[in-house]
Amino acid sequence: RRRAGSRGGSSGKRSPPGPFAWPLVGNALQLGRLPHLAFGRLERRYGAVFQLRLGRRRAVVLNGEAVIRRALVGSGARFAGRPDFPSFELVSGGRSVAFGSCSPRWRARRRLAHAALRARSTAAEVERHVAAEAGDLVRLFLRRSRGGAYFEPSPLLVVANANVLCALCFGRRYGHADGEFAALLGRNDRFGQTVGAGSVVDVLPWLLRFPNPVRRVFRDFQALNRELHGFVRAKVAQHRQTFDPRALRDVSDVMIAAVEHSERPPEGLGPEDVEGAMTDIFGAGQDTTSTALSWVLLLLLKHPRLQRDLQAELDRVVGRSRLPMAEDRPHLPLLEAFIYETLRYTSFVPITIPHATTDDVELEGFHIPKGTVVFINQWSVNHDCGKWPDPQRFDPARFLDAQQRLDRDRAGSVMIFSAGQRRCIGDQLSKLQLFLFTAILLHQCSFHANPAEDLTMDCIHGLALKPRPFTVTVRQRQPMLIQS
Ligand code: HEM
Repeated sequence: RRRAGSRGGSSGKRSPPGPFAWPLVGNALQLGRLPHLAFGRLERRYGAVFQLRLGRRRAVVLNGEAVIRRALVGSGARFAGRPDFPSFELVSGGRSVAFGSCSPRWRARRRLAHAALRARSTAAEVERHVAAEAGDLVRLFLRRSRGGAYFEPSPLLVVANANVLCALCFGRRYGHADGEFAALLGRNDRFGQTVGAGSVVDVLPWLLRFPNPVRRVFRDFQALNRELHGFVRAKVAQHRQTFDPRALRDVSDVMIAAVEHSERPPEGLGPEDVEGAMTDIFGAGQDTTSTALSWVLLLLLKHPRLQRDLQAELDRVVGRSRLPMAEDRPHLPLLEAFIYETLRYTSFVPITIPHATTDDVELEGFHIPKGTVVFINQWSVNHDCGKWPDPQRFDPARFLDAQQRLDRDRAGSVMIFSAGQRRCIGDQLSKLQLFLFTAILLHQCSFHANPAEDLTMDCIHGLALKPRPFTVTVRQRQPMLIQS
């Protein structure tokens, strides 16, 4: 039954409409494993702005590009807070950029992280590291495909991508056979399950008082955050010991220099903020981009003709005597369109990290009090049929204009990195990484699906949606430029 926007108590201000909320749990158990789809159904019923109750907390869900941009870009910092959830405190030693609430210190930490990342992720540097990792991947892929065998590519993509981040952040990489590194990265899935919109532990904290599956996931979350932060702290400590202000080696050194060796350090920041921001960059950066790469591979398997078209474009523009480079990007519109369509179609971060209002605010005529949890439904932007004809169809050509050039406006209106003051700081880096990995892998290899498997778009849920495990066999393209 529809409940219209109600007048809130004595204030007479209009609250957003929303479904009936059950005592104790509110709507927390109604969102299911894929809350963006539940939000889509509720949007059709209640409109672009509606409210829920999660336990005792009030939450508002924002849908559609216009409303989301008005809130995140047009309302200053009022939608840029984070809820004071117990799990958020555990991330990056409590000094997280991504999970920290909006304060002058958080702002300084974000600026520090953004500037250090930009300084050390130039096209040349990213290209060097991706080329090395992609070379290793090609060799591994071909080895595992001997005799036409099928293997699971996603775990290898995770390590390759984490190594790019490790090289940029700490100046080193790990072998694919390094069990400890693989184990550290393998725990990523559980991170996303705790902080994603469908997670109930933060809104039903009494679930932590007795043994149950939610408590187990939460305790795992505690352990994995401690472990990741410990890994990064050890790396930063080594950097401090060998620090030379005249030769900054990587993102760690740039941050140490700015905070610990500067005459005018950013206000309020100390060594723990360097460790917190580094943990965030490493944590956020290695999980997301590798997920995107897994989707890229899955979609190449589902669309073999498109795979051949992409290879033909690469052969025409790059030729067969060298590997693709960052500067080829503007000349490969089909490849760019394919990547944007992958981001749009999968919308694999369908809802951002939860936001919170930092003040009372009016939006679309509704009153939203300070401290309200706000969910930003990016999926709704990317699957809006008013904006994308037939949004459930995978079609890279929607990003090409009549001259087969990339339509930059359309590409820019895919929403996967959020917007406004909380927009992802790794957007440029991850798009460049995605481009280079995809270009090099497709230039050197072709990818073939396992006929015994059904290639489904079903996913593992969490903050990021990941493809279910799938296998592939890889064949080399001639002439091979990567030595085996
Ligand atoms: C395809 C890859 C990626 C996607 C789809 C992605 C997406 C996102 C999203 C949706 C958010 C939340 C924004 C919000 O709450 O409104 C976010 C935040 C963030 N991302 Fe990314 N990200 C990616 C790669 C990266 C990389 C490579 C890095 C760093 C190297 C990074 C660092 C961060 C940080 C530090 C934040 C927190 C920003 C804040 O709260 O102020 N991300 N990202």
